[in-house]
Amino acid sequence: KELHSYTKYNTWDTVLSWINSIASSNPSLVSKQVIGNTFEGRPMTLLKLGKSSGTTKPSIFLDCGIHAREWISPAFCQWFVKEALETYGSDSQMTSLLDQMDVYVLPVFNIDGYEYSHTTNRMWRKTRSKLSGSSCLGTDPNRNFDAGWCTVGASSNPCSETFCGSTPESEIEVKNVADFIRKNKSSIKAYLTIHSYSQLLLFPYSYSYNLAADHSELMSVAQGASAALTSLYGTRYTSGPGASTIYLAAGGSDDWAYDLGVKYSYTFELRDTGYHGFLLPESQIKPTCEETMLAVKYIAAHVQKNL
Ligand SMILES: NCCCCC[C@@H](C[SeH])C(=O)O
Ligand SMILES: [Zn+2]
Ligand SMILES: [Zn+2]
Ligand SMILES: [Zn+2]
Repeated sequence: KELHSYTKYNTWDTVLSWINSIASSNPSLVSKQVIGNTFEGRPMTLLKLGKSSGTTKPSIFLDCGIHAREWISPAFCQWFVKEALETYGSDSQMTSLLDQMDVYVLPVFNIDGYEYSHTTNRMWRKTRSKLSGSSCLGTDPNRNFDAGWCTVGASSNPCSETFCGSTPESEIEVKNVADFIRKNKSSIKAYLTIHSYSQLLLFPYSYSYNLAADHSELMSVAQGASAALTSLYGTRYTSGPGASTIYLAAGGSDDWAYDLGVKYSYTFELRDTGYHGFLLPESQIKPTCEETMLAVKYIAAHVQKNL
């Protein structure tokens, strides 16, 4: 296996070894749990960051790698864990965050797809599930959640890149995550899902043009988070509801989490705006992750203030 690097796009085997070593070398701050397997049988391994306490703490759920080709996304989740562990005890905000809350990090959601994009097709997006009756493979996990499922901005054609699946949560990866969040919904206060590319900070809804009940608060937090991000290297972000800011898209994880009651639900579209697109060079991993840390910490601080 290759050596793990925070400034490289690590393969799944390397990420899994990293998960295991991170958890075993920081037992007081980190634990790991497998929330289920993927279609091809890989373990969906969730990291839980936070000072251990006997009781259930309020938490933030952060996932990366829903879409296979968006390699900067899993790179960010690994970076977040590094920063959290590195700065706990020295950075007052991170210390307070991990003392008061837990942060669940799912470094790679769509592991099968991520692996396939490393070995076979760099531009793969979906899962790798097989639907009987079609020669085409995979469902778009971000159209497979039970939120306006398959009504707009999704396709019922298995060969489409935005195939919504045979039913909501037909994808075992989606069901595993949805089950975990449902089970912990009373304590999960924020849901952050990381994608690329376009430099956007999106929030519900994408399944309709209707504004979320918490639209004004979600918007002002998004604007503050984007401004924090921009302050580092000048990277420009656009904030807004998914439907009007990017496109109508039903079945998304953010809309589903929001309607479940997770108020602070955001989708990040990281760098860039199309010059490299999904093929963001490894030289941009560090700056992208450092600026994104500022946005995530801004949101986390707002969540903490509103506990
Ligand atoms: N819930 C949909 C949020 C807006 C669309 C996000 C992008 C990320 Se590649 C998509 O799933 O098409
Ligand atoms: Zn995506
Ligand atoms: Zn995207
Ligand atoms: Zn840093």
